[in-house]
Amino acid sequence: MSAVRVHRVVEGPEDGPVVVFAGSLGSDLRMWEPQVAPLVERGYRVVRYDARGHGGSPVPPPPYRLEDLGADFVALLDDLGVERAHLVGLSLGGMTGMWLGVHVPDRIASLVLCCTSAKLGPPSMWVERARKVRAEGTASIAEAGVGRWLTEPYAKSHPDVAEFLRAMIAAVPAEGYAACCELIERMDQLDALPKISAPTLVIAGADDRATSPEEHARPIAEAIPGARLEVVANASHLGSYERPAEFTRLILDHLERT
Ligand SMILES: O=C(O)CC1=CCC(=O)O1
Repeated sequence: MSAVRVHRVVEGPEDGPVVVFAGSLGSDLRMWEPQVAPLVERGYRVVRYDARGHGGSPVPPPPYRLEDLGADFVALLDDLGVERAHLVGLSLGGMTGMWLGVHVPDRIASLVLCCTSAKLGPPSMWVERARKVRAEGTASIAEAGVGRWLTEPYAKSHPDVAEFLRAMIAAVPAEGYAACCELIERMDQLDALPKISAPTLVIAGADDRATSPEEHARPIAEAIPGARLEVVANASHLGSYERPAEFTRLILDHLERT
């Protein structure tokens, strides 16, 4: 495994239980802003970071593998002097969380897997998206990205949020985004999920067309021993941003049970 030093922001009491937030393809750590204050107020130490190839993190040359993203997470914990952390991951962040739950269980206190998938096809879609981003930049796919992240009624009634998220996607380095598309193209974690022993909550957005509850969240919850599934109404792929109160309540409830 070869790790990079990811860009991170750490908030909350030094002695609080550590919760690390791992974001979606095309995001940076600002996607978790709605979750910070409620968790800090409840005494958690909140760590947010940018995945490799995203935000302020390094953009190493491809290929990127899930084990590289996992190694970045472990290096982050090592850097912070943290032995075990709760991981809340959305989409690509959840894929990283599943990999860590299988391969590095000693470092994972619990998992919250939001709007994610263990196998997300078709591969041709990821090949084409990586090609487009390399040829035309991330701005060329930003509008479509926001269309997957937010429900249409929410985007229409919150044009400022839609524009903020469009600019977030457009700011991701093309090579970092494309390399993560190719990682997803190759990913198949379905058979490994029963090895996860961490207490796990799976949260889906009822209106998420990218990783739908029935096709993606339910198989994860059914494969991980003891996992629970919650489906949030009126939420698309970036459900934690669109429905922050509901997602944060579920996350806090899970943390307090474990
Ligand atoms: O942008 C998408 O298509 C949805 C998505 C897949 C992995 C991820 O992090 O976001």
